[in-house]
Amino acid sequence: MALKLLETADYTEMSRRAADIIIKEVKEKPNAVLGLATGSTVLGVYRELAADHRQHGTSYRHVRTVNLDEYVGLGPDHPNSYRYYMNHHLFTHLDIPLHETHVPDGLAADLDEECRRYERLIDELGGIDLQLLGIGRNGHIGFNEPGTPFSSPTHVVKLAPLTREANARFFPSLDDVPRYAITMGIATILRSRRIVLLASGEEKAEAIARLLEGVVTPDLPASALHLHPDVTIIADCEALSLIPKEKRKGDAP
Ligand SMILES: N[C@@H]1[C@@H](O)[C@H](O)[C@@H](COP(=O)(O)O)O[C@@H]1O
Repeated sequence: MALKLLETADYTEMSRRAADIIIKEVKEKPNAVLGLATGSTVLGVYRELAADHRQHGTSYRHVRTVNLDEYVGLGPDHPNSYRYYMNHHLFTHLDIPLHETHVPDGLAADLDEECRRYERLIDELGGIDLQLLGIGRNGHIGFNEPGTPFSSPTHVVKLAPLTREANARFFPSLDDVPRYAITMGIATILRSRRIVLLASGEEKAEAIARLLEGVVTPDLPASALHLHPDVTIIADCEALSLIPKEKRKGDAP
């Protein structure tokens, strides 16, 4: 049940290791269902996937993708929407048909129905083969904030002040950061067959240290990953800076 921990020298190596895992998955299963994340951490992975596609021709023609989350109120043309981010940073650089890429619809008139539709969609696709995750400074995964029950399906969430502040750097001002989002729930994430969580930089060190302590609690949403049989954490030195060196190799508790 242990989480597998892979320490990398820096952000670049972290991104390459994660991209290698995804590329291998797509080669072994050309119609794989990839669960994707947004944020700064995963940008390097997407650059690596785009470069590999250009240079080596790895094909995504039969791949399907589902994204973790989307801001409520932002549509595909809004430069801060996660749909826009995914098109811009990844999908337009691959040969994946856009209609096989899925992001929750932040403009849906009935948000609860949109959440149910998203759950059905993931089931109809046959479930997620490989889910990529970042981690919030408060330990959130997707937009599952502290206190979210581990049994939660895709749902609408009110964003924590810390999350809005952390993401404000992408917006003109803090006031422009949406207050709500749709996110896959923790139960949705845990149904993925395999999970890869990335962490880079000192601002993630505390969340990673708490995660590796091994206490499973809704106060730290990422700790739900201890309940999953196949999780790899790829973290750079800075993100592991609060973990004693001798504990950094191999399996986490
Ligand atoms: N909803 C996203 C998460 O999916 C992401 O993993 C996390 C970390 O973001 P970053 O990689 O920019 O630090 O925060 C955001 O709020």
